[in-house]
Amino acid sequence: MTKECWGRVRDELRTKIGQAAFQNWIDPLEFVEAENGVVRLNAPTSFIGTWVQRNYGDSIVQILSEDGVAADRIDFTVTAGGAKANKAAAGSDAGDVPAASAPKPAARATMRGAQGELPTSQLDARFTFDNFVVGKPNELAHAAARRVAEGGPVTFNPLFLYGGVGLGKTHLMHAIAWEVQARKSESRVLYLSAEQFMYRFVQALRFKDMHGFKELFRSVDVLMVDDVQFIAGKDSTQDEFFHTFNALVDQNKQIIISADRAPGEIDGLEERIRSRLQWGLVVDLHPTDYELRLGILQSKAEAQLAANPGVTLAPGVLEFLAHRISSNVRVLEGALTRLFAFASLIGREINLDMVQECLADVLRASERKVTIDEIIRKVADHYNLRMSDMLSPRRARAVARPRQVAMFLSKNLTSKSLPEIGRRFGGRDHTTVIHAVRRIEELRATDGQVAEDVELLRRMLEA
Ligand SMILES: Nc1ncnc2c1ncn2[C@@H]1O[C@H](COP(=O)(O)OP(=O)(O)OP(=O)(O)O)[C@@H](O)[C@H]1O
Repeated sequence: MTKECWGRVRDELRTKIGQAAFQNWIDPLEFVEAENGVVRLNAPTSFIGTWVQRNYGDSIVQILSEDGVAADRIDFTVTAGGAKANKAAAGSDAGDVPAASAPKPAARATMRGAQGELPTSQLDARFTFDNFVVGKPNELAHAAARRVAEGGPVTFNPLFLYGGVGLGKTHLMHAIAWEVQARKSESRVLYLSAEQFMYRFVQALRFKDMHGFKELFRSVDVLMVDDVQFIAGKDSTQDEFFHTFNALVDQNKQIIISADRAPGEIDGLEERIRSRLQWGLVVDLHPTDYELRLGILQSKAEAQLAANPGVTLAPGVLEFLAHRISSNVRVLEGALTRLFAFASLIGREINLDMVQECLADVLRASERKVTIDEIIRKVADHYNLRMSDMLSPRRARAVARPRQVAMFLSKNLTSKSLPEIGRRFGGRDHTTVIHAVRRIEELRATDGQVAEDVELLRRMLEA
């Protein structure tokens, strides 16, 4: 293997893992040599080496083997004085953000208040409470965020917000920061991603500035750490996070944490951290429902219409989008932005035809793929049955009817054939499935309870 070969690995990894992760982890590495199946790379810190090994080791080996290089393992040497490390250190004072070749903070970090020290990219100006649309799925999270932002005695610490991708966690955190600043400008509010927390910690170790690090993090009034699941499995960072957390709680300072799942579900998180995170108030942002999506679209469309006076929007478009794109709000926003850009370029009204033409890929991707297993599980839960009942030969009405409902939903919500559906329900014949589908169709017209059950289950499965 040669340096050129490492260059190709870098190029492939950049495409595969994205620019931000590439800059953080791969760019600081240097190729040293490859001998007898061992590829040796130099990393500026052992932490970075270990991290790359754990997270990208397999990808590196795979890319090399596709390139015809048999690599059994990757070894990391740590030479703080390596070319890249020197360049980085020369470009910065200890504790500062190093020059371009070293890892960069991937996301937003903002320190506001009297002695801001951190790299200050701004909070997103659009992420305010005014711009946050409240609906059933997020009303508790919103209320809790408001309460924290209003200041006053710290009643729940930490506030732990969790939910799936693009449901508004970051938006709410920024909104809190804006509001705290507006109410009390001298408050020191620090918002950063967990990845940045780790990055700063690694930098502090590297430049032997743990004192500065601790002082900085212990001097804030409000600390917000976004995407905390990132530190799962990163033992030293967790340890430092734990100490920071305790120090701030002891001083009665507010902490706000976000993650993509509940504390108890984050694998690789130490037990003591998990339990600390559950001390305060844990609230989740539920997946959006139709009404919330429509509300968000209306609010964003108003802003777009104001910014694009030449563009008009036909009735029914927002409703169609709210119905069809249920993945996350970011995708919804992206779709709207694309439509407005398209309409203003070609000077046409945004109508349903244009939506189909312009968003074909988004609409295809958001077609929800429900599986038969999911259907069986949901239906069993709904009727308080076990999964095994659904698949069993039992013909008692209490079991047979829910089974028919599940077969009906399988026929309507999946593309599976009748024989396949029959097989998945304990090896039944396709004629049984046809009978079940017909029976439920009839009952939906005559039995209000069945109609309601089917509709509720369909909505849950499609949500
Ligand atoms: N209720 C809402 N009202 C208005 N905009 C919203 C709402 N929820 C989400 N958004 C918008 O959706 C986009 C994604 O939200 P955000 O970045 O806060 O998601 P997230 O939950 O932090 O996602 P991730 O897990 O990817 O970090 C943002 O532009 C945000 O403004």
